Amino acid sequence: MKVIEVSDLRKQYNGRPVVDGVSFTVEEGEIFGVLGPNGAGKTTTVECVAGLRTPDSGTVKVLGGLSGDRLKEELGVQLQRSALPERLKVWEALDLYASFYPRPADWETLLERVGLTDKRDTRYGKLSGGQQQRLSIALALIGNPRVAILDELTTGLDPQARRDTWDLIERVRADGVTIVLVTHFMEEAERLCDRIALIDSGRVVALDSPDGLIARLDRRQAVRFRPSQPFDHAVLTALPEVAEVRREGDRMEVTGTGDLLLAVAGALSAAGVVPADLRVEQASLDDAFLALTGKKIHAGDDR
Ligand SMILES: Nc1ncnc2c1ncn2[C@@H]1O[C@H](COP(=O)(O)OP(=O)(O)OP(=O)(O)O)[C@@H](O)[C@H]1O
Repeated sequence: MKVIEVSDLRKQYNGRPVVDGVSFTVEEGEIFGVLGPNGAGKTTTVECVAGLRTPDSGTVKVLGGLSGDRLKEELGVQLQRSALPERLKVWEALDLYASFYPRPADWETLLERVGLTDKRDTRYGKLSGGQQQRLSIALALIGNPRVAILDELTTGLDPQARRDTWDLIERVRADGVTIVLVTHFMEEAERLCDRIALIDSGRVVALDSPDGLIARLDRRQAVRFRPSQPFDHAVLTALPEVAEVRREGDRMEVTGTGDLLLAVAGALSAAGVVPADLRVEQASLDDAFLALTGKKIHAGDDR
């Protein structure tokens, strides 16, 4: 069942299109990623889906066309920069948000789930960044939504807190909540998402599973090594698995597809060459994004 249907969504600010004909559908129970660099139009897109911004044109249908209060009841939203009053205690925030919904989740259970039980009496301003983030996830889930939109879920978190949050999201999905995850962390998207819309300059440049996006590359893997002796590169370039052979100082880099490592190792062995410091690297979503747009998702920010 399609939970979200977005068709030809457009939004401009000051005459500049920031969402420029975006279409996608999200299936029930999936974790759907919206991945792209800063400023690509991800937040604008999902806030149009959540009914928080009005698109200039295009259609958005959530759960068959809910709107108003019914939409708010079924859709949980964690916004990118949602701050609560500093002095509000954790339990007070949950209690307050629960009162907005007709069938709220039990907030004590939710608190346990996000690992904040021992912080129930702590004021919002005294929580660490990671704890605030986890509280905002709990608040997005307090109405027992069928769909949750989580925007930049783990930005600013340390690696351990990020991994804990990923585990939490997987548990939420296991409970049957459909999740739309906005991120510019490709590792996060790769780990969590069933399908990903890659967004650049307000457009969907590709939409597929993480593996599907990577499989589009003709250089899916790289094998790097230091050859024990000089050899004729033709023994490698002749292999059907090999796309390119490059030399960087005393090291070689061979890129290609299929059973690249096996093919390269076999050919080297037949040529009497021993590969030292052998390493294999799989292509990532970053490589897929680069191949599709000519840009990197990251501009060296808080990764
Ligand atoms: N209310 C607004 N008024 C004017 N410009 C806006 C407004 N909201 C967003 N923009 C601009 O639209 C572009 C897309 O912003 P958006 O927040 O949707 O991108 P994003 O992909 O979510 O990036 P980020 O991760 O940095 O938030 C940006 O250039 C932003 O400055």
